Amino acid sequence: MSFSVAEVIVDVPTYHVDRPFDYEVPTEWVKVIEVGSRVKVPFGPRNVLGFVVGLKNDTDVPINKIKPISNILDMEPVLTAEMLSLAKWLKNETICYEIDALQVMLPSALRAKYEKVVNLQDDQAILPEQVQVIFGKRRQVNFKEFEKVGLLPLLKQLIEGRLVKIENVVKQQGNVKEVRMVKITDDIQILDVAMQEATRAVKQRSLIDWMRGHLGEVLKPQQIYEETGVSPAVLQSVVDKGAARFIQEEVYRDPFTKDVTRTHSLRLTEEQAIALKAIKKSMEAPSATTFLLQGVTGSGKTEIYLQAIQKVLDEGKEAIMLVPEISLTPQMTERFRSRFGEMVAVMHSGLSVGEKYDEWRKIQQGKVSVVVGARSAIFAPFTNIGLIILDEEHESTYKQEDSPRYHARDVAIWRSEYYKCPVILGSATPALESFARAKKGVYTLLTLKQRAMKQALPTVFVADMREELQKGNRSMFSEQLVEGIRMRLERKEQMVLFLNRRGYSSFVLCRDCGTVVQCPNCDISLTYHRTTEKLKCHYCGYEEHVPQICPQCQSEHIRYFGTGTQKVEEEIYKLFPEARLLRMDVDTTKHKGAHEEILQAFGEGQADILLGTQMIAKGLDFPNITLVGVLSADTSLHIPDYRAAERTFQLLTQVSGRAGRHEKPGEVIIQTYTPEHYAIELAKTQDYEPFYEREMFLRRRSGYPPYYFVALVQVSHEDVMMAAEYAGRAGDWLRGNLSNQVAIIGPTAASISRLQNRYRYQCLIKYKIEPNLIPVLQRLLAMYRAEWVKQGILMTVDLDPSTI
Ligand SMILES: Nc1ncnc2c1ncn2[C@@H]1O[C@H](COP(=O)(O)OP(=O)(O)OP(=O)(O)O)[C@@H](O)[C@H]1O
Ligand SMILES: [Zn+2]
Ligand SMILES: [Zn+2]
Repeated sequence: MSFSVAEVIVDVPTYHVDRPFDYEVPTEWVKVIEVGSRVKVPFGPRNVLGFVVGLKNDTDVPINKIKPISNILDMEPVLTAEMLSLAKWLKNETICYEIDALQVMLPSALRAKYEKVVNLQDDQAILPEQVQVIFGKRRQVNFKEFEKVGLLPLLKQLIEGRLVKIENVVKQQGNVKEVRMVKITDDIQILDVAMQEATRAVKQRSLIDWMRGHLGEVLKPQQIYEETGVSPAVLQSVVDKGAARFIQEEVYRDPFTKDVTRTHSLRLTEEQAIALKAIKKSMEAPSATTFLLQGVTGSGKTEIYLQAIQKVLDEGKEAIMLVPEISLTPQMTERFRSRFGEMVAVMHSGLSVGEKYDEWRKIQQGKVSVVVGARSAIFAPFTNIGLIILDEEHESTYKQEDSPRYHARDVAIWRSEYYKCPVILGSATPALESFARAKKGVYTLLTLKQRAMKQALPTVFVADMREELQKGNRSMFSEQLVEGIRMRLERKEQMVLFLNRRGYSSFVLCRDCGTVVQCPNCDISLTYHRTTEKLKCHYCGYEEHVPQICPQCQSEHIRYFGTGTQKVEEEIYKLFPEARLLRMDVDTTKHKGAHEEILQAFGEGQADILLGTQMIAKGLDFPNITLVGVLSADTSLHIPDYRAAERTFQLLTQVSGRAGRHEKPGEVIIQTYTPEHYAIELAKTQDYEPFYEREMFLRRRSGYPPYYFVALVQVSHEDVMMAAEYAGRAGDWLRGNLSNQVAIIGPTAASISRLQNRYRYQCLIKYKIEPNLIPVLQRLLAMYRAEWVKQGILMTVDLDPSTI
């Protein structure tokens, strides 16, 4: 069956109408075009990228209005039928443009990139000589060529004179890398003939002789030179005689930096076995069950994942394994690679565009059956999925903060329903929502109460830093922690010191008037960078030199404040000059592979102390760690967010779980100024359920998730009055159109009230059941896209905001 009309979703995500457009399929492509392929189509005055989402033979567009597709970018579709319907679901579920949903599923190499070109309009026109030189015999040149030689003013004149025209063309991306290989004949008689032809050429004869032992093999030329000692010229002569031939073979850029040793399934503990049995049963059914695997730190959740995946592979199916910010846990990838070897692809932000594209292609071409990756790997183009796993399912990085604002958990469950396969959500500290769903029976709860080798959970001490201060201890370490470190250094055991901070934020403060130096564009304090002696804004990139005097009161008593990891490092060396410390933060992990290097060095015992931020809280499994010190438990408690306590509890439990995972018992020291806070008290016993009960009680009382759903509408503008005004309009409109069961709070200023020079206001929608919500929000967005954008307003809608 061939079709003459294609329905195309175009890459124009500002257009107020979000629907496919009809295009004519030129006759020569009728047999080539497929649903799921990328095409180039004219849209208004330019060519844009589009996705074919349907093919048909008729259209409502008048015959003289319908435009033809300009080009087909893929001979084989890049999106499957499953992906296309997933995109439709995402569009509705997260209220995004369909094009955004389609693009997010592809590696960036396949997303639209545009290039500006200059087209000659009139062949006969007489052009200035410099311009003639640039064009030569061509009719189209890259805009950059004019830019490079500084001819933009001249170009402008040419455009005004209509001699040339500037256009945007879609750049085809995603280069496949190929190498030249040698394929040796598999016919011994051909070798015999070649041998006879080469009677007097000793080197050729020895090469042909060697080839007898490698019939039919495909080898790198380099390997042949090395093994036989012949030169490229000799190989060429042998190739000329027909004994072998050169071929181009597609290669994948290898993102792995080192080799691994093979591991095998461990004998499961009783608890592990019960959990695995339930999962296997659901695979056999098959059913789309979502399991919540709640297991204390070190209980062997990963071993369950590995063995469940093994079963998937045995059945010829595929598995997706998500981990948060995977580049930060190289230990994790290694565990999968050492079990499944070449069957594993990895996908994370640390890879280059080319590497990501190669990993994606390995999946698409069926070269691998397991993908271990961060959030976006949930869109891995497998077609026979048998299992999807989210490790550390409570992590906020599973939620994307840009359009499409999806949560990987929801996409996982959607795909599992499509393939009738189970999902495992694993965590020591599940998200409150997930545990509530498990209690209600929406998810199936599996519990591991004990560590895999029956080790005790570490003992936790809470050090009250207010008491320390009263005792006259002004340093950043409590007496207990100093003692703990001293002891470990003596015993040659290892330690993790955890600074509860994103990155290494230290700020500059005036001790006379209390001014903290702020970003001029954002409502946020600037971060001090010691190496460059500069202050930087982590939101907009603004930077300035550290001021010598206070910009407010001209006092000279202005200096950086706050405990960065660098500062901790210095203090440690003052106390323990003999200590060997490795620091892991944004600063020390800039170059590729730095995480691996640091962790490997630590694993090999090259240091006593691993000091770091959030990056070291998860996934580490080193036998010699017996002490974990949390330097500042409170920092994450005081973030204005209803999830602050939950996040703090999760973080403290995770990081504590790094201690005493093998033979040696572990100890944790948590330093805090608020030891009476329940998140800290309950982290001490590392018992999830009491925390869950307590937090649920508070959420119910204040009307937050999981008792209520929340949605956030955010409006920004450069002018504060405009931002407030339109946020008010949005609020009024919502009040007028949603039922009175819904609470609409605001407009209020957002918690970061100004970002990149735009003022931000928001309305919070709280509801239990509101069938009308999505259509109403869609109408609000349509209004915004058609009218408000013209006033410079930006509006976003998030149906599952991770911070409010
Ligand atoms: N059945 C088993 N027998 C022996 N050792 C095991 C078994 N299962 C797991 N282990 C070991 O116990 C340690 C902890 O297991 P694992 O890392 O899988 O736990 P986890 O629950 O994923 O931990 P976390 O959530 O703290 O990262 C690992 O060193 C692992 O090799
Ligand atoms: Zn001052
Ligand atoms: Zn800024």
